[in-house]
Amino acid sequence: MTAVVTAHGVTKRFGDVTALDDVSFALAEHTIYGLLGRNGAGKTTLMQILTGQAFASSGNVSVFDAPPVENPAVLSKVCFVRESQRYPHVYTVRHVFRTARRLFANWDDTFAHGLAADFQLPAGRLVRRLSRGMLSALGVTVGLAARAPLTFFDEPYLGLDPAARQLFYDRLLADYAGHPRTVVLSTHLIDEVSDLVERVLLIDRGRLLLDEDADDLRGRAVAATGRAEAVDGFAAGRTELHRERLSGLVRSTILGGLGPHAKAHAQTLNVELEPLSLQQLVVRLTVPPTTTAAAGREATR
Ligand SMILES: Nc1ncnc2c1ncn2[C@@H]1O[C@H](COP(=O)(O)OP(=O)(O)OP(=O)(O)O)[C@@H](O)[C@H]1O
Repeated sequence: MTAVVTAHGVTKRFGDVTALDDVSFALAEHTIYGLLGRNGAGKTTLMQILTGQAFASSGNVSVFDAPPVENPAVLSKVCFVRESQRYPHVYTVRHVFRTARRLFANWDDTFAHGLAADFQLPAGRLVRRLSRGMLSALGVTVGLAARAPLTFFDEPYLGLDPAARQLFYDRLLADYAGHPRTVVLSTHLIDEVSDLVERVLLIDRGRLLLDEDADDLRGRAVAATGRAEAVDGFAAGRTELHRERLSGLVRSTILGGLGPHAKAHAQTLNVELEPLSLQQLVVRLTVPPTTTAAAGREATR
């Protein structure tokens, strides 16, 4: 794998808050990543460090083989799109595109204007007069048309309606096919991006919980539904993440694949198995156990 980013033991403290705790990973070229985690997990902090906007308290970060902070050669290859992006007071959409053209070597003006038309973004309108959704559309348009070798999207599509988000996902995939690059999508809309992302980084309370191929994660856990004793029998010796009661039945979330042995075991016990979606898996892995399996087991006794 050719790494465009490497992070070793990255820790970031804000006073007594540890936003990132000894995080190590690499980002490969030509890959779309999902950067996932609950509110306050440390995703934005990580992206700020990788884009040279903040220093790590300890550890090392290398982006295109160099430290990113105040490094124009590195930063010219990086685009960071975030919802809180500020623009000069007098800027119109067209001004933003002109500035982006100077900043990004691979900027494609025709693509940018095509996206603006798709998103119904008026090129002559002042940015400060755009609606929230239009501002999001402007962010993703810049992020796509910049074609930066390393592009971070920090939930800039939150203001977009579902149709516009789908347009963003479609345009991203189509453009990525012709112009591969490394894309990091930070999002809470996991089901929406689960077919888009190739690899998942999951951060939980500052620690890197998962760094895995999305395909491997899709079969990582199952929901087992049946009578309480049958589910108990199936769950015995397996790692249970969550349990809930469903109209007389019990549904348990269990780590482990849907291998032939598990399927046969479930069938004998009359327990129904379904694979967990990426979003369900992330929720189950990042909700504290006291509120999931243990409490669920108590509740179903
Ligand atoms: N400048 C700062 N000063 C103090 N604490 C901060 C600062 N920036 C971030 N934090 C804290 O660091 C932690 C991680 O925040 P961060 O914004 O990285 O989370 P996030 O995963 O992006 O969350 P969200 O999904 O809600 O956007 C939080 O506890 C946050 O309050």
